[in-house]
Amino acid sequence: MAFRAGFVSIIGRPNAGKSTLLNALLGEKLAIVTHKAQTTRTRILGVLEQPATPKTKTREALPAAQIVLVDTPGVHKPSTQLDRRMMQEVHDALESRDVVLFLVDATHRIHEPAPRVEGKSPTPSEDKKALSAAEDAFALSMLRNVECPVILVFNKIDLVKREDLLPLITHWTTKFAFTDTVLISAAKKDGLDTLLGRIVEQLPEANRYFPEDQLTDQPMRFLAAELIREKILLFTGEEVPYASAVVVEKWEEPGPQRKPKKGEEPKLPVTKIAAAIFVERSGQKAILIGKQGAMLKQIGTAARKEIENLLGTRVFLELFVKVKEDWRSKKGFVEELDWRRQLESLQAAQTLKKENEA
Ligand SMILES: Nc1nc2c(ncn2[C@@H]2O[C@H](COP(=O)(O)OP(=O)(O)OP(=O)(O)O)[C@@H](O)[C@H]2O)c(=O)[nH]1
Repeated sequence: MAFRAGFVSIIGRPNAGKSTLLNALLGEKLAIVTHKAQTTRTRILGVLEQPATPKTKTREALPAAQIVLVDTPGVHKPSTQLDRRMMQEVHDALESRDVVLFLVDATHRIHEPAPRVEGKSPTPSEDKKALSAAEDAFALSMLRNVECPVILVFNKIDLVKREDLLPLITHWTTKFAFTDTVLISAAKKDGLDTLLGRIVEQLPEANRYFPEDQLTDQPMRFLAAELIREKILLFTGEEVPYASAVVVEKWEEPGPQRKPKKGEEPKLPVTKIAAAIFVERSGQKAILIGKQGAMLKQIGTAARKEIENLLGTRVFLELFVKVKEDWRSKKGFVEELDWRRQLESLQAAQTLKKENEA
């Protein structure tokens, strides 16, 4: 059977579990995950090699495939430049795809907009329901121009009773002509084989897009920046997580290793990293630093451990907090934060340095 390959974008409302699904399918932590909505800010690409699968009672045999998964920011109505940038990332991820996974949180109740009664203003609960229905409709509207197969995926089924799923499935399948419906729990890794089978069924015959051993297109320094941001999201509250952005400013690979002396334990080499955390106000800076630097230390220690696991080296991590007033509303700054843009600037600086040295 001929090899298959293609790009598969995962889209859905914030907190549906898109990043959890990406990580679960890859068996690697590529995207950061938190309980806070709008954790993911950029497209994250993960390359999955799927072996051929034999015929089963319910499915034909499937060839081996390379599935290029693309995790995206949660679909929400934009109010800042950062939001607009995030939604642009979703639109980009929907362009020339082979398959789209539309992920729905199965714990969300269905809210059809209640009819308005003249002279009576809606209660807060009605308001909330109307907002939720509008957000579902907005997420669906993203599929308007999508021409490839779209698979409806209900996630978090570990949290709901099977009988509660039926009305949910009926509701969503009347809204759009989905190719398939799959029930999963990304957190419990339940239903993933079925999902992978359904994806491969839809993929075209094609050669690999990436070398077999490549996991992502995102260089380590940007994965490290995300791990720092994840700890900020986990350890701080209110506006701080949303008003924070992380930029790695210095990244020094380990130099040549000194040979251990006789009887000395060999030590892992050290990667030196310095990162800036941008916030919008001095009050947020104070919260991030904490009493006698305690908060920044907690963030740094937790992030360092994960970056060490990622790199397989020891890590010396320095964090600085900088205030950039209202950065989320500044188009230029938001664009500079994009890791693809940062990579271009780094490459340009390196080329210039080489030319100057020549
Ligand atoms: N119980 C349960 N929790 C899950 C499951 N999948 C994800 N979660 C949790 O849901 C929350 C959101 O998960 P994420 O993977 O960050 O969701 P996301 O869709 O990427 O979120 P955004 O970045 O806001 O778009 C986290 O607390 C996850 O642990 C699941 O299958 N079962």
